[in-house]
Amino acid sequence: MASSISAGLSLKLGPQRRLAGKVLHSSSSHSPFHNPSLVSSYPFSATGAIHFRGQRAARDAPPPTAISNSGNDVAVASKAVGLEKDPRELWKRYVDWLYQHKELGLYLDVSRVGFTDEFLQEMEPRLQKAFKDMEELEKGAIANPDESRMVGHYWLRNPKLAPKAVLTQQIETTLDKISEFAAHVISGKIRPPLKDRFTQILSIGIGGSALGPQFVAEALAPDNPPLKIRFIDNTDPAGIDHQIAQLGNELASTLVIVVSKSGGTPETRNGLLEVQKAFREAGLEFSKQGVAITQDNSLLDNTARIEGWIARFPMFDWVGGRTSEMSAVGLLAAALQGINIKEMLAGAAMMDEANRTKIVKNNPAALLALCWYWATGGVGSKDMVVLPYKDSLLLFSRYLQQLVMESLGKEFDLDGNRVNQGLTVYGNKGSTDQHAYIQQLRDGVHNFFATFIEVLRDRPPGHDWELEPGVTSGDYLFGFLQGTRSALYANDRESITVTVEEVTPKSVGALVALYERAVGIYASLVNINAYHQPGVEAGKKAAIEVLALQKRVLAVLNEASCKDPVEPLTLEEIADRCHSPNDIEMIYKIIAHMAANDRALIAEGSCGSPRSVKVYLGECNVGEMYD
Ligand SMILES: O=P(O)(O)OC[C@H]1O[C@](O)(CO)[C@@H](O)[C@@H]1O
Repeated sequence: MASSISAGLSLKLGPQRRLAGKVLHSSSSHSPFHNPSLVSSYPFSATGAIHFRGQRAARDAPPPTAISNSGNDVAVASKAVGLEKDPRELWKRYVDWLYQHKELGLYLDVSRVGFTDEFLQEMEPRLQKAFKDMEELEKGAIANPDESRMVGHYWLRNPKLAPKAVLTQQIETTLDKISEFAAHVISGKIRPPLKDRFTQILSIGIGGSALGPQFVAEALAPDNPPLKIRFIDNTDPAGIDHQIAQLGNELASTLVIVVSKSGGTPETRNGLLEVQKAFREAGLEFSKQGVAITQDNSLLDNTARIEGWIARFPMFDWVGGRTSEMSAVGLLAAALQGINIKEMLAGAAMMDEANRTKIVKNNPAALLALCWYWATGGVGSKDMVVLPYKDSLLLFSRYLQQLVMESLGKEFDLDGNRVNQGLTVYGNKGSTDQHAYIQQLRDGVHNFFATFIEVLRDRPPGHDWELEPGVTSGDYLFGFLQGTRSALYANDRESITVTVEEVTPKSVGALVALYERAVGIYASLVNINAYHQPGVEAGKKAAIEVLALQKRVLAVLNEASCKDPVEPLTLEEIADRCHSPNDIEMIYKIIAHMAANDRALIAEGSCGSPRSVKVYLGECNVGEMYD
């Protein structure tokens, strides 16, 4: 280890940093910003967006108005300095900046991010504004202006913080109901009609209605939980069949939790319909095994109420899907698996409290947001690679992907400027990824910064053994983390390290809260609404149009197939009769998909040459409406 660290530290700055090093300060008279002819030869543009040579240039160069709004001038002034390489200085930086939350056993090391004092000074007022924004949000401001909604996930772990007594009461009542319900299910007091007790959970939901529970199950479920959990988080029929097949006879002892804030998400609805069909085929009564988590009065809520499902839990209007882990969405599944949800909430509450300080150095969420801003120039010019060195935290990067990207990936800022903001997140786990893509991180395209998640405790006490004199498996894992961090830094790749002592309900709650707040602060720094997701609607709308077109295609084919003799149609003819000549490619895809799926549709000709294809239905459905 020691040799790899010192070898790394002796390396020189890469060419990109040296180039960057020429840009001293945006206000300097020698700055290339004052000489338009020089602009293209430097890694920063005149507008302040970062240009990395030979890499993704300037993230579609947002217009100058947007840049000045998100203050990239600050990043420009500071990115010009290379990373510290002197071991003593680096140690000093490590010690000076190390954040520790004693009670949570959580540490944050930002020493391998090269922000400067000047950058900090320039960011200070904007961070103070972000703190104010968070304060307002916690007090119940309409922090999601587009949807006219309050943003209250912080109240979930500190109900007294809610701006109205009625909200406090709703949170507390729901929490009591979750604990009681889970206890009754585990004890068998609430049981399925044909079995002594529930043994399995099948959770149906997508996005924020799945990712938190999936992450927490992987991180915290005991080896032998009172109920094992499975997920249906897609409308892939084969995936759904697989989950149901895996349950086998245990379907009779499966508690099905359907999770959807809106109560109308198509993937979730389809999952429910598929599972209900499986119940019918097995002679089981779904309503006696179904639970809904959704907003009051949603389609799902009404269905569950009318059909008499065994329980319904609320999702509050003021909790977004991606920040719903501490609501019934995350807590019910966790409690049923025997995870201590009070500890999760306590960990999150403690982290929230730590993040309320206005002293940046003592505020871990602000430190994270600051590092993100520094590393990406405040325009998402670099990706965040999340590397937990602990198998049980495998899904953390996936969970963060939605939390960060759905929150920060926005076209417009709060003033209506087109900014195309975002921060790309991906990752898996260490050291596994060392044998997959770390090669590129170390030596290849420099378009990322890393976040290591370190867990100090390797195994529960009493189980460790030395597989070599003085060395355990956990020591290897530790060594790989430290080695990768050093090797990346030596090649000017910045990294953050979050350390927890153990993976416990408390530390997991704290991690969730840490990143929720970092996203909120960063959103404020770049002046965007982190709490809506207008972009997702475009894809949903387009999908609905495809399905509507499919129904028109079927209607046209049905009419032609009911003729005597049957009239096979070319793709052009179908498109014309659908009054959609411009959709011919989509019609071809619809037909290819249906033909591959036993849909009584006969396509003659070669799929590889679409013009040769003629189509008709194998049977005529007189009077079929297809709508
Ligand atoms: O809980 P719902 O309403 O089914 O939504 C699921 C997911 O879909 C999204 O709305 C995006 O489509 C996410 O924000 C959300 O977590």
